[in-house]
Amino acid sequence: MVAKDSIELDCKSLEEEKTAVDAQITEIPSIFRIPQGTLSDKKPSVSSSSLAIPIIDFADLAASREFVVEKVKDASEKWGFFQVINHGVPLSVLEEIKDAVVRFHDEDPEVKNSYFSRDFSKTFIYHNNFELYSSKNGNWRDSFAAYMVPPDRPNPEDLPVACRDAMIEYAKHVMSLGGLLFELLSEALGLNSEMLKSKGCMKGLLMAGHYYPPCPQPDLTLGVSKHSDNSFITILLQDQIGGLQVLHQDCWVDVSPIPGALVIYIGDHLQLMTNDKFKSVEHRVLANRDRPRVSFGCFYSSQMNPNPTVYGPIKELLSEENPPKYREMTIQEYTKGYIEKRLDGTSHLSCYRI
Ligand SMILES: O=C(O)CCC(=O)C(=O)O
Ligand SMILES: [Fe+2]
Repeated sequence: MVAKDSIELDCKSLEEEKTAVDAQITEIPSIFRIPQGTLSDKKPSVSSSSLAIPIIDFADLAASREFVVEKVKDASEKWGFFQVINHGVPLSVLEEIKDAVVRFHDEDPEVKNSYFSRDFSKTFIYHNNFELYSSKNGNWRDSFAAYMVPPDRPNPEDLPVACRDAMIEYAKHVMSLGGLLFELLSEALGLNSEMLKSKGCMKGLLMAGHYYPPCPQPDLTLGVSKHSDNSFITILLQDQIGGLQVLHQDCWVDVSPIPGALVIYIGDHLQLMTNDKFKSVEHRVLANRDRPRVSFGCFYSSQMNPNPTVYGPIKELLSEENPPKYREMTIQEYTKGYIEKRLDGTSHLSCYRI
């Protein structure tokens, strides 16, 4: 257990190191260095052009819902991930939330540091690495985060002016897209379309803005290390810089940015609820030397719900041939273990396997 004083001190020194990065240092501080061989631990990265990365066009819903549900099913089972286009979130709203991440990043350090925290129970927090004190190495990125749902949080006044309006507007659009996604995912499981929503999958929404500064030694660190998400699903917006990779058939696959598209990940909680029918996808982000990268993640997770709900494999999916593979858990319990375990490249789901 690290004493609070030394945490404060460490935060400060990390901040200073990051400031040094902004001041054009040529060598990254040791805290950000990944173990040798991490980048080459799998088969070489494959560009998306040689593999049919699932892209689902929601404009097809007008012609055939079954067609789209089938594509969602296939992608969720085989990849645990897909990209959606024509999803209904206006391009201007996507642009505005990315601009908001940059605006916050460009604020004076005093403004940003007034939000510095890793305590997700606070309304709005800013940090370098949420699991820094339990991790082997730091990730080359800065993030802010806020729970936008349940609807009584946050008090808009508590969000920084630089991103307040953009976050509120974006949350409205994401909640509407999330509703549609949970319906399609329920149907893809052969369940009533309201099933996942009725289980509380939309009770909590954590929104996080990520800024990945250019890195002088991108081969020695990662923007974010390999992990699967602590969520039911995640809706991710990335800019056009690239660097996101998903692990597929033991091979890192580049998720090349598509203008206007959103990336959807199946998270750990949905893998558990579907008894492994849907897979939570492991992913990471490479650092890059030349330009900053911005992404914005929306994580459906009911962590902030004051009444913890118990989750386990959905009964309707179980049978004699398909007995439960996981024991039940609450999201709060899962999240505590997920953070303690750190982003060490192993799945926290294995702790719940029967
Ligand atoms: O920045 C990205 O593209 C991915 C971010 C991510 O995986 C996460 O925050 O969980
Ligand atoms: Fe992630």
